[in-house]
Amino acid sequence: MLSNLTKPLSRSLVSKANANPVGRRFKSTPFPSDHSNAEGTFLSQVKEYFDKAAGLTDYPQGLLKQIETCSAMVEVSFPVKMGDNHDYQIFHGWRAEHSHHRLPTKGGIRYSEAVDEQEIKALAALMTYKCAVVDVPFGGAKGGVKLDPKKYTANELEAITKAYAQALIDKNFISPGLDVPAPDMGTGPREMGWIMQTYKAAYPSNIDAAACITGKPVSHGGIRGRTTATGLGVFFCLKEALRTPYVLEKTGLTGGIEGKKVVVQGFGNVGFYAAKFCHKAGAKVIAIAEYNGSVYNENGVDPDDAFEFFRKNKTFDGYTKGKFLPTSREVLEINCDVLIPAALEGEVNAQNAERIKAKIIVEAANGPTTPKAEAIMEKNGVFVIPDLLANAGGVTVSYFEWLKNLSHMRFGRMTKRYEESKWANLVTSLEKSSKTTWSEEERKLISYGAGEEELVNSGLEETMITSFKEVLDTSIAKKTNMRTAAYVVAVSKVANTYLDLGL
Ligand SMILES: NC(=O)C1=CN([C@@H]2O[C@H](COP(=O)(O)OP(=O)(O)OC[C@H]3O[C@@H](n4cnc5c(N)ncnc54)[C@H](O)[C@@H]3O)[C@@H](O)[C@H]2O)C=CC1
Ligand SMILES: O=C(O)CCC(=O)C(=O)O
Repeated sequence: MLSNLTKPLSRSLVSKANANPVGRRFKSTPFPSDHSNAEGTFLSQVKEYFDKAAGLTDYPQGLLKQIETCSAMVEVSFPVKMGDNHDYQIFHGWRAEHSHHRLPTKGGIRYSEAVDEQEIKALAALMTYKCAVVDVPFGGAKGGVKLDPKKYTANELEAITKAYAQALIDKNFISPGLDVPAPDMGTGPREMGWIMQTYKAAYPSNIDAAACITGKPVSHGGIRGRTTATGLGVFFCLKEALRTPYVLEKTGLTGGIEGKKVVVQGFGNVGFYAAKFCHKAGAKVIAIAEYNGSVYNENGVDPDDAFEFFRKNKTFDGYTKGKFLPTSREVLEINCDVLIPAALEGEVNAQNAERIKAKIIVEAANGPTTPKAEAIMEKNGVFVIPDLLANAGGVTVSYFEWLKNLSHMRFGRMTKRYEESKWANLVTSLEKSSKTTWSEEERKLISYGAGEEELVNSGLEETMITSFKEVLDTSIAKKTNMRTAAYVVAVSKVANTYLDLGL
């Protein structure tokens, strides 16, 4: 399947592509991203961002070094029986625990052919900073297995996932109090369920075993709202930006999401929900890019409809509600108000940054912008809401899930009916005293008691708004961009934790 993507485009695709909104001839997008290495590794880029922010603080060098250094890393190789002849295939995986300043450490598990040690370390470091920015009391971690999940059956993936989980259990790199994984690219609730099952089998008497992982199916202790959380958090950040006079002045945009032209790259868990919430709020999602081509419609596409088509066909080719473009990365350059990269790191880089026309970039992916690209776009007035803030909704709701698992009760169970009857009584009193009758709809609206999903989404919105404001205030106070400000916020919080406790 992948080899098709690296073949030269057929003539018909090239000629169709010439009439494209970017105005250049499309090329196929290599997979995985090839740009981050041309501008240093992803890990070196995260270090560059960290160093810039650290330079704006007064913490001692040794302390800053401790914050930056990855605390623990495990590399595992494990055999799994594959295929009809039951031969073994050896898989390679990693788990990095970047910072133990708070426990457990937290971060997703990625399945991708591009996974390697430096990528996992970079992603783990981002998790430390991200958790600090949104006041989630965890250290940062990340795991990954080098494989393309598209090449394996569900049964094979189950065997691989359980073997990887067992390898992490053997090394003490997964447990409710030490290290709690979650989904990332290429994994989702299904994989999290398999991992929980493996952990429970290893520790059958651990009453808190379900808290060893988040992003699980709701039927097995997961929380309502985790699947949508990262995309919804991206949306909350954008919404906040678009009602902040400082941002509007900087970007020249009018307030509110309605009517804004949005381009999304990566139509998986995060990209799909980010697009869906923007569309629901009245934005026009004018382009959606996947690794094997994109869909473009100046009047906007309906993300639900496009997702259904993509899920069935594994491509946008043939989707009639927009123009098919046989590329991905060039779509980032389309004229739009808001760009949401939700795929890989390094997609906005020194080679394309000058051509980015979006006024706001909301980094749903981890590390989509290289430092060189950031410098170019800053000069061009692009307002970037950085990954460690913009995509922190996922880990925020993971935190809620972990708390739910430790309390062994769903949020709202004790309060929902109590609240409903209290408000219903109030409405009845108001009706009596005002001698009016409220409609059933009005009654419901007032007296509805919040259930788990409403509480989760409310906690998520509060977190994203508060964190956005804190980062923006820091950015203004330090006269720096939002990314450096977010790193300053993170570094300060981690540093203060160390200083309070002693190293
Ligand atoms: N799942 C989560 O809760 C969180 C994910 N993230 C980040 O968001 C990004 C996306 O993650 P998920 O949506 O969970 O992964 P996913 O696996 O659900 O979806 C990723 C999508 O991107 C597509 N893709 C891959 N390469 C591409 C390319 N070159 N161009 C366009 N599309 C491409 C894939 O085909 C897939 O549909 C990653 O950077 C991840 O680290 C960040 C925070 C939390
Ligand atoms: O939900 C989590 O614990 C981590 C999500 C994640 O991997 C990320 O934010 O990059």
